[in-house]
Amino acid sequence: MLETMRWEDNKLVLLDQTKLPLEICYFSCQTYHDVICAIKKLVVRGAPAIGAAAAYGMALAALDCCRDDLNKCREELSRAAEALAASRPTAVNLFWALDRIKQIIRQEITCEDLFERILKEAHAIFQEDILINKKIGQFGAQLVPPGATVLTHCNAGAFATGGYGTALGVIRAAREEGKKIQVFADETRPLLQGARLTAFELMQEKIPVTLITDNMAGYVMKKGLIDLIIVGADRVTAHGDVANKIGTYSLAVLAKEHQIPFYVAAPLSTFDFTLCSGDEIPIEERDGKEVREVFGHLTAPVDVPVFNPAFDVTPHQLITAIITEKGVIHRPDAHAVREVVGTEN
Ligand SMILES: CSC[C@H]1O[C@H](OP(=O)(O)O)[C@H](O)[C@@H]1O
Repeated sequence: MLETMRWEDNKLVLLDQTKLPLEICYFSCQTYHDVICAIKKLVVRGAPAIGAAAAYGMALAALDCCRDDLNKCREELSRAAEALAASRPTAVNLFWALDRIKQIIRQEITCEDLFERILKEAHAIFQEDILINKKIGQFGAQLVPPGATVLTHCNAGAFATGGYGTALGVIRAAREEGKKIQVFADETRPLLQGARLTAFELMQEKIPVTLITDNMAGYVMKKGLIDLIIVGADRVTAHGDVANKIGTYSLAVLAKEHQIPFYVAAPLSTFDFTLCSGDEIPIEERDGKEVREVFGHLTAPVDVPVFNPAFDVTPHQLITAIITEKGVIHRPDAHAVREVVGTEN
């Protein structure tokens, strides 16, 4: 599997996900400004991957500013953290990762050591994520019957994380247990993460995948082709409401109508215990060009008004279970979340 990112020669090298699946190329970040640009353009995307990239962005900022005056360095790092935090509003992993780096900066430390300590923490965030995804996979695989057909949305796979994936990690783990699983993948308009990334990722590993357009999801459920749905998350509240790629809520409503289990796979780093209701989650609205065009090809009137929310919120009442690295939160609500994951992340 292609690496989502790697630290090389004091640069952050990102797999350029805007070019997949047609081109495999890399975007080299030499400054934290480069990382901000990469996050905004979805060169790197997916809640855990965004968090890891931002942590490495702070390492680049420290490399650039940590000379001698610790206070000056801390001021510059504070500006870098603020700018990185403003790159995308919904995925809470971005802020969780930056908070971990800020804890390093607050410690009694010399300017010389700051860069090394921040880089070490960024590596830890990246490598921990892969291990966490494998734990999520192990818990989630128990919910996947042999021979099941799983519908997924967007890309919550290796490309969205440090590796292995959350929703796709459950599928990988089930197959590693010998279960014959096949996947239906929503293309996921407007940026087609399902068509471009999930289909590509699964075919690379010869995991049977069928691509459908988003508006086919109800039809395949009604035809009885789908046994369960597994999606990722960008933010989970203390009550278990989930923000995820736009179209996820529609799938949850359809799943309820067709009595199909609806699962969310998410690490604790995607939980935001400061929020109870999903209505409080900031939903990113992106440029209308993403809807008017398909990768530069105009498919609508150039001046047609567009509404382009990148995420929606699925209330916990529509979620069968949330799969985490600490266990499965069945019938999620405030109590069930506390029982399994506590109230801190
Ligand atoms: C494992 S998090 C993946 C999550 O992130 C995606 O959004 P985007 O591609 O805009 O970063 C989508 O919501 C996925 O479920």
